[in-house]
Amino acid sequence: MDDRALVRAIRAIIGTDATDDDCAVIDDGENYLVMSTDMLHETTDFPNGMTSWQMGWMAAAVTLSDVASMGAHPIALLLAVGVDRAERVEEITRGADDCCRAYGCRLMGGDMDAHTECTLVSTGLGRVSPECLVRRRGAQPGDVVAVTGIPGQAQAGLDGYKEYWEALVVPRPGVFEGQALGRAGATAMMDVSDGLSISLHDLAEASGVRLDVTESVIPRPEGVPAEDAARYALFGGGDFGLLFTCPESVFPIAGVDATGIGRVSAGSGVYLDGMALEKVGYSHYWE
Ligand SMILES: Nc1ncnc2c1ncn2[C@@H]1O[C@H](COP(=O)(O)OP(=O)(O)OP(=O)(O)O)[C@@H](O)[C@H]1O
Ligand SMILES: Cc1ncc(C[n+]2csc(CCOP(=O)(O)O)c2C)c(N)n1
Ligand SMILES: [Mg+2]
Ligand SMILES: [Mg+2]
Ligand SMILES: [Mg+2]
Repeated sequence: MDDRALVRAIRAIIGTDATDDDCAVIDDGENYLVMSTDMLHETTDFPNGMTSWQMGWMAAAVTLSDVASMGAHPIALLLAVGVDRAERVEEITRGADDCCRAYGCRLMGGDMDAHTECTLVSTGLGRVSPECLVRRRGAQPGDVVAVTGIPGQAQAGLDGYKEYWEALVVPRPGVFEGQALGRAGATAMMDVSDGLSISLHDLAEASGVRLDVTESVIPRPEGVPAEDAARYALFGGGDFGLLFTCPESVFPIAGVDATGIGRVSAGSGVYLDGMALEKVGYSHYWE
């Protein structure tokens, strides 16, 4: 079983509204509050050779990315640390704090425990005005499909391309881009943390639309053999660009470095140059 199947089971218990987006959305009257929590641990999320500071940074970054993907600005982050060696805690905390400060957020508490495998759980809170909130479900036929940044860099780093190691271990969440996209009228948005292909499928399903994407225009890591670069860009995880849709009339959006890669239409499914695109990405599995 993979994590998408488990989310379906959870959805049956707590509802679609609570499980459709990168964050939970809470109506607070004047604004919306958004919340996300993410667990990262050594076996599946922290590649060999990462420093404690980088683990802390990455834990904060994945959660800030979820907040960003709602068009929200991050307010506060909590970090729970399950750690094998007590002396790691300070560097982990510095990494998370540096990441928060870089994006206008504050690390404001957490929890800790002894654990055989370094495990970090970051929980973030953000705020957004109702007109700027963007969910995964709003894509409209005729909209442009676009992505920020260059998907595939983290997977290239994981596969040994040294020039992309930094992109893998110090990921940059699209906090400022997400807010600009929310203000500019993006209709649907999510981050591509699990890979572009699987994210296109998640967004198409949440919005109840068909997405058609053109392979040749998808940005991809340079300096990598062509076949690998295309595969990394479509199926690699660990990048924190934003996948979004918006009306053609507002694209491109000032201050946001994004590439138009396709179109929304009525229907269902994701098509790459007219062929059904595999829903493959970074997933967790159980026997
Ligand atoms: N154990 C759980 N209980 C309740 N809801 C969950 C649980 N695990 C995941 N979800 C919800 O399911 C949806 C998908 O979760 P997932 O972790 O894949 O999203 P994500 O946080 O955007 O991805 P990533 O962790 O790569 O950033 C989210 O809305 C999330 O809140
Ligand atoms: C071994 C290894 N594989 C992939 C990555 C990239 N990565 C880091 S966080 C994340 C997504 C969020 O995780 P989750 O979906 O568990 O919430 C991914 C895909 C990595 N750092 N190390
Ligand atoms: Mg996400
Ligand atoms: Mg997340
Ligand atoms: Mg998650």
